[in-house]
Amino acid sequence: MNTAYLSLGSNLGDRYEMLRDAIQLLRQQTGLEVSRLSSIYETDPVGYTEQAIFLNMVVEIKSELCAEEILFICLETEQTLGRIRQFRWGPRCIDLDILLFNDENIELEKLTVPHPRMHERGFVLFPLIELVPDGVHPLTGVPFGKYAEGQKEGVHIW
Ligand SMILES: Nc1nc2nc(S)n(CCO)c2c(=O)[nH]1
Repeated sequence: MNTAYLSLGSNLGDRYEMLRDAIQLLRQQTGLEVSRLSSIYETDPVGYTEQAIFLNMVVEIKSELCAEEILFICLETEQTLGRIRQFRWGPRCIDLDILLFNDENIELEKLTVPHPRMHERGFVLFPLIELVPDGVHPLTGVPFGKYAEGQKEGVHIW
């Protein structure tokens, strides 16, 4: 059985409804169990900052599917909920990113796991730490809590 952690985010439309609907669609997938949910966080945009405030969370997935099959489900879920990719860092109604897949290092054209920017993102680290308080980065061995130090600004429980 594989364990994966997905980061969910939304800053367009009814953000809460988008997160709720994405989780509902994930739960309808055969071969995949949404086993735990973090709290929802309201977070200041990072990267491209001229956009609306996000709602973010992390979900734990248990599945026999491989990482690429889970990626396909994430992309299909975004499409079902109407995501239109206007520009790379732009606003989005829903975003699902694979953060971790077991402790594996995956480097494919369309998929890099662990997510390459997860250690720089408070909006990922704080919800992830809720689910795996003692978790460490599979490649660096650094605890996620250590990466989270100094990244609390702009990240608030919603
Ligand atoms: N707070 C916050 N900032 C973000 N910047 C980008 S791009 N994104 C999209 C995720 O890659 C986010 C996000 O989900 N939350």
